[in-house]
Order: sequence, then structure tokens, then C-alpha cells
Amino acid sequence: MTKRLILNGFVMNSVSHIHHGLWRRDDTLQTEFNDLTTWTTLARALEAAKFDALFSADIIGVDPAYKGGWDTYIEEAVQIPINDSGALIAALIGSTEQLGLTLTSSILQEHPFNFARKISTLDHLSKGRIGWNLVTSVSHNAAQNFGFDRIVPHDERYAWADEYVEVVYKLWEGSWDEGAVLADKAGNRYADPEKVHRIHHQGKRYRVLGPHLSQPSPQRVPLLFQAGSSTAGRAFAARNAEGTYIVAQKPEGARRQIEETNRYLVEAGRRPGDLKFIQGMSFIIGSTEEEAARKARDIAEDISIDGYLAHLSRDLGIDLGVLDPDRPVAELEIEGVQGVVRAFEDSNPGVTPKVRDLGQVYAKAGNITGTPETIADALEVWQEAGIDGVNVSYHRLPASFLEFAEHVVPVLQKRGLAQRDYAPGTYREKLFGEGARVNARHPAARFRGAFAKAPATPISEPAE
Ligand SMILES: Cc1cc2nc3c(=O)[nH]c(=O)nc-3n(C[C@H](O)[C@H](O)[C@H](O)COP(=O)(O)O)c2cc1C
Repeated sequence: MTKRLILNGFVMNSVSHIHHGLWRRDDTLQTEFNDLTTWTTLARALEAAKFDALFSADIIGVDPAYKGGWDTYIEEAVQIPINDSGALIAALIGSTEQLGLTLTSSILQEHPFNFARKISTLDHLSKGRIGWNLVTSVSHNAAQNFGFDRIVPHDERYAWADEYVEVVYKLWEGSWDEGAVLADKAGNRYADPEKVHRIHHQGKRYRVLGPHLSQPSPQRVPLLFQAGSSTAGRAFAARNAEGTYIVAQKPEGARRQIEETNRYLVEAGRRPGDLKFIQGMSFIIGSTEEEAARKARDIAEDISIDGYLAHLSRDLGIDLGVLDPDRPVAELEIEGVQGVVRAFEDSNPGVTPKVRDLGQVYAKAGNITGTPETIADALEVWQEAGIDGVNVSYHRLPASFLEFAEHVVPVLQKRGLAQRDYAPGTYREKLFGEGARVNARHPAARFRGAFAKAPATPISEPAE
């Protein structure tokens, strides 16, 4: 039986997200990103086409990272101005019923106690449709906005993330036992105090006593996504995530990346299938190949290579605007997205990417141009390489999504590659077909019932 692909609408609550320069066109509503109607219209269209989720990316800083400054970012609206993704997701709960809603939140931006409560609230309000894209933030400015002098070194960010997830797992899974909520009106007991616990977390960065203030939400742990591409990042995803976002340039690159991460997954005591691989892609669709090619040329005329290079400079932590265009990228000391270079090399064995290659490579990365049928053919090849789904990015908002929904989704449905309707239950049940909560192999599961006994080294109770 053909396995269906997961489909996410990939957006950012800003003007220019992945494809830069296109906001100036007349056939896009990107400048209307402050208007809720832009997003409710999109969310409803995604739901009508049975997309799995709307996924909103987010960043929390802008570095002066390109050509020695930040002018390109501001002038070309490269991810600034940007509004909070969590607030957008909250605003979309009421206009959708089945669509998964994934927000992005960095370990830097919110204390885990507060974050855990916010997520529980959203998961209650949406009846279990919330996903969390956990990010560690690659920006100096992000660190500086939250009290640090500079960005915390790469692998240390993942150690921090390990503690962050431990705190929220304890709150979501351990603080309230199964059956703690009684809602017993006749007996005058809303909840059973014996089944609500402190978590007594003491770690390097956090001390959290608990209890969690929200009662357990349908999923408890939101569906957890992560997009690390470095070794530390993939190992973190393998331990914790249920979905990981990848951006391979060719199916073979994806296959290698998926096989490697699946090895980490097994080492972490989980099973292939516990982690879904979701590839970033954009589609330019025509009723004939010629029409599609014409549309691609039209878009290529409006993109801004400066915008892509500014975006990449930020991600790489290297100002590509001041470098010799013929310098091999591998020579550069890369603190940020190590995976971009690796993805290029994976997909172009033996070819060393040079600085000049990067803007064009980035602009074309993940683009598929064709008819609905040839697009479906291409997706079958990607699926055969191991991907479980696609993050659909846009060139035009919402036109790219509407065209995909109208023309490509029916072809995918006919081939069994896209769902015709939603499965019942929470986001996790819709995706995995099992329970609403993380499975027993997930690290959060070890905190179920863990605080029912007194902890070994308790934080002292405050004096009365
Ligand atoms: C599809 C995709 C979406 C991402 N979304 C965000 C985001 O919204 N915010 C962010 O700070 N980083 C985002 N990232 C960056 C990753 O979270 C991660 O920091 C980056 O891939 C570097 O990982 P590494 O340090 O393990 O190489 C995204 C990456 C990918 C591939």
C-alpha cells in the first residue's frame, strides 16, 4: 500500500521568509502579514486541502550579518519585521478544526516553566493540535536580546536544549498523574491532591519546583519537531523529536541524511518510524511543462540574490557579502548551519561549493517546477529516498499554496500519496495513528508517575 506524504504549509509571520525579493510582486499578499485575515484564509485553505499542519517558523534576533551591516535585512524585509509565531498559532485555533498548528520557540526566548504552561493552554484550546518546533537560535543578536554577550557555543546550545526539554517533559508528563482530574461535583473534588506533584528540577540553568499549573492537555507533550543538521543537532532530534525538517538538495542526499539520523535514533532506544523526515520544497506549477518553465523564469526575474545571501549569512554566521566569491565554503569556520555545506556536498559528491555558488544554490534549493503529474512523479522519487513528508514553502502568498491545493493535491490523492480526509484525534494520532501521548520509547515517557514518590534530592519546601 502506498504511504501518504505529510504535507505542511510552511510560513513565517513576516514579509519575506524563504524566497526573497518576491514580496514586491502584485500577485502576493506578503505585505499583508499583519492582517489576521491573510492567515485565517490560508489556514482554512490548507485545511480544506487536508494538509497536516500549518507550521510557522520564527526568529528572535537580526544580526548585522551581510555586507557589514543589517541594511539588506531591513530594506528587503528578510525575516524582519517579524511577529511572534506562538501568537499567530493561538489566533488560528478558532478558525480551524483539524489542521495541526506548529509554532516555533527557542530555548532562549522563554523560561521552560512558562513555556510549558503556554503550550498546555494552546493544546487544550485546540483539542490537541499543537506542534512545537524547538530551535536553539543561531543568532548573536538573539543571544544579546536575552541577556548574553554573544551566542552560546554550538554544542553547548544543544546541552542547554537537553535540560530545557527535561524541565518541560517533567511538567507535562510527570506533574499530574493519570486520573488526577476528577471533576467530581457531587464529591466536591475537582482534582486529587495525591496525584499532583512537584517536579523538583535542579540543573545547570534551571531550578523549577512545580507543580505544573495546567491540568494535562490532550497530547501533554506537543508534537515535537526539530531541524538540527549538525551532528549534535541530529543526535538531539533523534533523541527527542517526532518530526525533523531537512533540506536536502537531491533525493540521494536526503537518503544519506535519513539513514544517518535513523542510526542515531536506534542508538537512542527509539525505532525507525518514530521520527518523521520532512523535506523543505517549493513548487512552481503549470498545466504544461512550458507554462511551468515560463512561471519559473518569471519568478527568477524577481528574486533577490542579495536577500538569499543575507539570509544564509545569518544562518552560517559568516558575512558572505565581504568574501572572495571564489573562496571554497569549506575553508570558512562555520559556527551556524553546518548542514548547508554538508547538504551541498552530499548532493554534489566531489564538488566543493564556492561562495559565489551559494546564493543561486539557495534560491533553487528544493524548487520543483512542472505539471501536477511530473511534480507527483518527483515526490514519489523523494519518498522512495525515505522522506515522510514535505514542508511546502511559497513564492507567492497564498497563491503558491492555493495552486498546490487545487492542482497537485488531487493528483497526489489519486495516487494514494495524500490523505483525502483527516484521521480522528489529536495531531499526534493523525500523524502516527497511535495514542495521543508520546510513545513509551520517547524520553518524556520516563517521567510518567516519576514524582509520585519523594525525589532523591528535593528542593526544600519554602518556609511557611
Ligand atoms: C525547515 C527548517 C526550518 C527552520 N526553522 C527555524 C526557525 O523557525 N527558527 C530558527 O531559529 N531556526 C530554524 N531552523 C534552523 C534549525 O533550527 C537549526 O538551528 C539549524 O538547522 C542549525 O542546526 P545545526 O546547528 O544543528 O546545524 C530551521 C531549519 C530548517 C531546516
